[in-house]
Amino acid sequence: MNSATTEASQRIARIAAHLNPPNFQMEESCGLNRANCRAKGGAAGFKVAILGAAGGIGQPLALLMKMNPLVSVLHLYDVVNTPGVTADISHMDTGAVVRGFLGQQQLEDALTGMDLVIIPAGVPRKPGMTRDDLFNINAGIVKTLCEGIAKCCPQAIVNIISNPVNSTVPIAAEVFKKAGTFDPNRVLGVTMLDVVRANTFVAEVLGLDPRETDVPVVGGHAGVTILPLLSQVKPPCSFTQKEIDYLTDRIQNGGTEVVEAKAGSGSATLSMAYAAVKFADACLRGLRGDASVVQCAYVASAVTELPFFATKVRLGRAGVEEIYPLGPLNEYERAGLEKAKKELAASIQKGVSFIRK
Ligand SMILES: NC(=O)c1ccc[n+]([C@@H]2O[C@H](COP(=O)([O-])OP(=O)(O)OC[C@H]3O[C@@H](n4cnc5c(N)ncnc54)[C@H](O)[C@@H]3O)[C@@H](O)[C@H]2O)c1
Ligand SMILES: O=C(O)C[C@H](O)C(=O)O
Repeated sequence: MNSATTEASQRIARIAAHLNPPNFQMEESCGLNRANCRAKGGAAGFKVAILGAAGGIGQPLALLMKMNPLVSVLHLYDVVNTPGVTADISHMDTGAVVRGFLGQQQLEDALTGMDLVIIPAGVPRKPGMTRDDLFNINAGIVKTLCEGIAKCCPQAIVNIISNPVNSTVPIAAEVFKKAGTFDPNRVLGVTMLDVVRANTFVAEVLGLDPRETDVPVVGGHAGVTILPLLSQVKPPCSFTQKEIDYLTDRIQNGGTEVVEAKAGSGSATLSMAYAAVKFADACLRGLRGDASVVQCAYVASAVTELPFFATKVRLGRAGVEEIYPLGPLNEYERAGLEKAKKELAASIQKGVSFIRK
């Protein structure tokens, strides 16, 4: 083949790849392309996009969302490797139609028409780093992605996983305010992993079933801002002071425990994908109109004097439909709350200033 022919065939391959996204891509030799197939897609269900879908969280999250019966269309967007991830996941014989999108020029196509957008895009921690050390890179990534959401799917529910969540949620809110699309009920910071960890660790200490254990975790998603309310655990139970100290410390530092164990290769990905899907599923059940869908999330809130705070919220067709108060706190928790608020205030301000500067 001469170079002109090679270039022409590469051009045709590029066009074909665009017209036939990987979920429907077939070998030329079989003589069928997407247009020839009888499947029409469009089954009842929600349209979900994952931004950062080729990453450590993104891949298992995509796998689990492809298994979710509430999802009819799943868009996988990243700046690298989405063709491979999409081809792989699209072979699963579950209902959702999967489409891959690669690079900034395909962001708008990835977002158009979405009901729920989940954002795990961005760099993870290495040992010795705080989540705030990720701000310089991840703030810009979240800003760009949210500008795309404001333009292409301003009604979508947005689940923000990228760290530092305490600042990236205020960044998202400011981007949407600037675009005139901000709906505080639709922007949710994902703190579900703190709850998942709290349920696991408390169940372990007390000898309970983690699936039957419910630990509210409020505040934010970093160090002392992660505030487990052990006085409100269900089923009702009591702890020794030693157990309270151990559990509070382990829940607040669960992320660091994983970062150190992974020794430089990243942070929690598998438990995070599990937690992200648990939370996304709750958002979709809310959108469907299910009653009493309640989870903890970091949202615009008037529960404290801070503009953002994580508490239990009720999810519905409009996103966050009710924000629950903190409930009665004991002295230990009240002291923890003061520490959490101090650090949270600075992280929120940092996020807001990043957009307003
Ligand atoms: N909220 C939580 O509880 C929680 C838990 C774990 C990790 N995290 C955070 O999630 C983020 C991702 O973690 P990970 O382990 O998946 O990291 P990773 O590096 O494995 O994956 C990140 C992915 O984001 C992609 N990406 C980078 N810039 C992008 C852009 N502009 N647009 C789209 N995609 C882009 C990368 O290509 C990569 O595929 C980190 O910031 C991490 O700290 C949050
Ligand atoms: O700890 C991290 O950096 C990742 C995440 O926020 C976590 O809690 O696991």
